[in-house]
Amino acid sequence: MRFFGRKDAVAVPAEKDGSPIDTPLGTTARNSSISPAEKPAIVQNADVSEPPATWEAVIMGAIASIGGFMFGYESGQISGFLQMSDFLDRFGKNGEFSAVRQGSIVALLCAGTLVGCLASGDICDRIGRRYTISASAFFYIIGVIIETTSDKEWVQFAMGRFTAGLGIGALSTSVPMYQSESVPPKIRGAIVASYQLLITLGIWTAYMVNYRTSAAYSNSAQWRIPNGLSALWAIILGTAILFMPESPRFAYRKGKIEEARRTMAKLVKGGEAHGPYVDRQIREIQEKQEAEEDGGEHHWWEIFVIPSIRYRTILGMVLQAGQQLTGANFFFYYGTTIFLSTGISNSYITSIILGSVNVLATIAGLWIVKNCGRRLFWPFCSFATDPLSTKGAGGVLIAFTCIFITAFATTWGPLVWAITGEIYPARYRSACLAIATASNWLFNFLISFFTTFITDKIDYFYGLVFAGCTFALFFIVYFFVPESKDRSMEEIDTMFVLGIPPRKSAAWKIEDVGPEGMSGIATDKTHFAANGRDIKKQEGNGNLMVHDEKLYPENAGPSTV
Ligand SMILES: OC[C@H]1O[C@](O)(CO)[C@@H](O)[C@@H]1O
Repeated sequence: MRFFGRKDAVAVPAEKDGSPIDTPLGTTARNSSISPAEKPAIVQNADVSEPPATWEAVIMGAIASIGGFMFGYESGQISGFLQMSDFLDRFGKNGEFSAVRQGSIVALLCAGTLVGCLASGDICDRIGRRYTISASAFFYIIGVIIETTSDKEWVQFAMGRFTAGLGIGALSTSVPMYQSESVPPKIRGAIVASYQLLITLGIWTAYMVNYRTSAAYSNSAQWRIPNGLSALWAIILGTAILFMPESPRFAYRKGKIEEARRTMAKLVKGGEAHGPYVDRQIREIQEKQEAEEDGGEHHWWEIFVIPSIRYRTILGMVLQAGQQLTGANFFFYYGTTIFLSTGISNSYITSIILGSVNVLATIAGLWIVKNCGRRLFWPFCSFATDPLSTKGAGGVLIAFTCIFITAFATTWGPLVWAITGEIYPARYRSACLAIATASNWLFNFLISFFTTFITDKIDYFYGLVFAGCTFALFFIVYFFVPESKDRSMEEIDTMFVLGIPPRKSAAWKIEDVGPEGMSGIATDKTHFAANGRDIKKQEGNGNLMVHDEKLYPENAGPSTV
């Protein structure tokens, strides 16, 4: 695989057949779902700096983030349930859980999410981001009902977790997608990262509710109250999101240009649906879409074939898996149990402390995403000492765990969502995001299922596995993740297509592309125009050139950008 190779140059196919439709930039459009009459008149090269975002943009992002709260709440509650007397009596064997039973109850949520997020990519493209979010939230309630009504059968409870997981998984793809496609670039990183903040708040809230109900009740209300509350968050999200506008990028792709313009205008201060800022955004989206459509029919599996997309698909999968391989969930799922075993008397309180550190550090993480970018701080935090290898008194373990969680929550927690939300081009975004998110859930599942088996055998040395992974992740981030802070999604795509080396990416400017802007620099045309897998690329006169004899036989000579 070629990572950011300069050789995968920009391709500009020459005209083939039919008379091209003139667009404001002189780009050509074929097969467009948007008729020529609908094509927007666009101001060229206007000086358009990005205005500040409005409250509407923040509210839109925040409401979608409730999906993160549901994710955190559902995953955070299980740690406490495993210690509750009524839960143990009902679902354990002689008041205890075997490794298989405990692992299954914890991990079946992740198995469901894995399926849910893979299925949701296609649904997002069919019914839209907003309706997918709403439908997933309501579907999740079915899982909650199965869980809460479980009486003595642990399998029923575990199947409820699986069903709830389908909804949570679908949300974990559709929410970051909706956010990153909608909010203006300046706050995009922080808004998508706020999905992670809400995950941490969800975990924290679950700990607090568990703490109260475990002390207040001795019957099934101990776990049924926190469990049943999950449905409330789903109702709030499923309903509120319907009052939000659809992602403008999705609306544009469906030919609803005026709707896309109106939404974009609402999201920045002083924005006008036909003003220069929105014009520029629409121009970028339009150029990319036209270039994509020039490529003809495309299939989802191309995400593993087209070099610049394959790079991003693998990068997203590795980063999402890496987030889990830091080992954070060992504490969030088994925290209560671990601290009990070190002699700490009230392990619920310890979990609440860790949950609070997680929330506060994630707030700092949002600031870092917004102000320091994606590359500056992140790799170094991979080196934070892994606490699991610290066998010792409870206090020492807590201290190291807090350092670890701070490092995780300021970097790996929020940044992975921000990056995967913004690196994919429109055509492949839902497929790539679904697969990247599935990789998070796959490793989440593996870690949560096998943890008890592994710690039963190697005890605290388990931490060394995570420490080794985070060491490797440092190099992956440093060498393969480009800086995408404050760039539009279309600009980021161009950066990948051009193969800007990640270490130089922070200094790269879109103006370097030349007077034609992004025209012609699109993933589809470049690497994989309609089965043109054997597309030829050449360089000459300092320009990137290409000719594809298969696609454009009448044009034997290379064209230049
Ligand atoms: O904050 C910790 C939580 O964040 C996640 O890694 C998701 O980004 C979860 O898997 C974990 O429970």
